[in-house]
Amino acid sequence: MEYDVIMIGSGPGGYTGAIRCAQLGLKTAIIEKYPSLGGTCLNVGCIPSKALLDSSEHYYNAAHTFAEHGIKLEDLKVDLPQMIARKTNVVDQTTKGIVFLMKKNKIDEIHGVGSFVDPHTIKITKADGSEQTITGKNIIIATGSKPMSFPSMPIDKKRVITSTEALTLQEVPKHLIVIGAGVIGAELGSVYARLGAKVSFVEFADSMIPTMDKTMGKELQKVIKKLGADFYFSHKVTKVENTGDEVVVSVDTPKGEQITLTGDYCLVSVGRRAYTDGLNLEAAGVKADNRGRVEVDDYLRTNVPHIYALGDVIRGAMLAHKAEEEGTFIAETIVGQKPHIHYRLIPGVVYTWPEVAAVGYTEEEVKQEGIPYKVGSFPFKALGRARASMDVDGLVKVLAHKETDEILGVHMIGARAADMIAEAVVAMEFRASAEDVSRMSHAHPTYTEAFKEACLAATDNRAINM
Ligand SMILES: Cc1cc2nc3c(=O)[nH]c(=O)nc-3n(C[C@H](O)[C@H](O)[C@H](O)COP(=O)(O)OP(=O)(O)OC[C@H]3O[C@@H](n4cnc5c(N)ncnc54)[C@H](O)[C@@H]3O)c2cc1C
Ligand SMILES: NC(=O)c1ccc[n+]([C@@H]2O[C@H](COP(=O)([O-])OP(=O)(O)OC[C@H]3O[C@@H](n4cnc5c(N)ncnc54)[C@H](O)[C@@H]3O)[C@@H](O)[C@H]2O)c1
Repeated sequence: MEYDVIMIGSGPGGYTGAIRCAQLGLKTAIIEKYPSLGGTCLNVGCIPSKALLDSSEHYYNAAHTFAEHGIKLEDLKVDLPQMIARKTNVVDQTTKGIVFLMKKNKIDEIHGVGSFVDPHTIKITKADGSEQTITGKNIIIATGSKPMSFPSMPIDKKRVITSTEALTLQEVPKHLIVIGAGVIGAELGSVYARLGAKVSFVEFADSMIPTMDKTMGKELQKVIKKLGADFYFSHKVTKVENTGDEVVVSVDTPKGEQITLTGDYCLVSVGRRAYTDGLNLEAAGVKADNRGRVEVDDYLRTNVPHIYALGDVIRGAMLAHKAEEEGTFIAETIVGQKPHIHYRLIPGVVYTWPEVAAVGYTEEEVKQEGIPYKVGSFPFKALGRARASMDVDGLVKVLAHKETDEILGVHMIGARAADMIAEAVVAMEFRASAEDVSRMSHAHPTYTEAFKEACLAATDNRAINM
């Protein structure tokens, strides 16, 4: 069978790209090695982690804030197997939705491991060992990523686990040691901290979420500390050992001393790596870089012009919505359109509570690039809406160009920041100034007023409610 497009991988990049190809009239097949569609994001990433984040937040509020709201509960308990079962249901419904979308768009769904035979031919090896071969005028590599680890921290999936196992634990850990306080560490560490686990973060860098604006890491640490967590920043893990019922983690301190931490589970969340295992890229002559990522040009084309790649398997942020934009971009490029992705304006969100969300330059980046800038900040505790709901932690920080007032970056930590960041993305896509946002009416009382107030503060220090 010959297709216009063969998509290898059905994550957010793969399924979105396949749908856009079909919408544009291209005969499309999608290959997925697992029985369910949706990739990392729907099966073991974005969706299940958000389901557990929400459940654990409900429990935390029931235990810690309901009484102040005037709601009394007795015999409050965590039923983790039920929490996990609900998460699994959410995943099932969501992945079945993708099957429906494939059918609706007349995309052929083929399950099995796809590998190149030559630059136009893909062999699919199915679970029963049978093989099928198809050819494509265009092929898109959308094979995503897998958790990374180091030899000093061997994953056994029982006590030394990755995010995938952390989404299916059947007991709340007594002491969870999290290696890496990046996005996964912060999100899944906070799930179990809210459910009552002692959580210790061991992080190589000097703060949480170290690639985001430094203010965000500091604020996030304050709120996670309230959950009883410990932090070991600038510490280096030298050994992780499963001793049966426990895990012993050996760590070098910044002073060069050796300490050990003992817990019942250790979550290794030190990043993810591009996944091309089994693809047989050599048969197509497709080049990968020294980090194993498929190399692409500005049109997301590999060195073989009819083979494209997207999402976690190429350079750039490992985010579902980045992969989705790239899927659409490739489909439109194939039919001769001229799409565009503004990479600097892809927002990043950490779904702790409060949430952290950002778009554009960090303060560290504007400093480093020598861009003249000014800052306006506004704390949530000064917001009526936040006091009404008792969500007073956090702030909005706006960076604007010192001379032109154009918004350069927006960084938020606070309730509903994940949704609020969309306003900042729109403003920045239209190259708004801080003054522009300051003059737009924001409904009262809402959390979005914090963005307006931070813009007022950045314009010329004229925030009203501070
Ligand atoms: C715990 C966790 C939480 C996350 N939360 C978020 C979030 O809230 N927001 C966000 O934006 N991002 C989040 N991410 C990141 C997000 O999941 C990824 O950025 C996104 O899934 C990348 O999409 P993709 O299409 O590139 O690849 P993937 O989603 O990884 O999909 C690739 C697919 O290709 C398949 N595949 C691989 N090789 C082959 C082959 N040879 N043949 C056939 N099929 C193959 C794989 O089985 C997989 O299904 C999270 C990740 C994790 C781990
Ligand atoms: N909400 C979201 O959008 C979301 C959620 C989860 C995952 N993701 C994506 O998945 C990817 C992987 O997430 P992640 O949290 O594993 O990666 P990450 O890059 O966010 O964080 C990894 C952390 O581990 C630290 N680290 C690395 N090696 C270490 C070592 N030897 N000892 C101690 N610390 C070490 C790093 O300094 C970093 O802070 C990220 O790129 C992220 O974009 C996104």
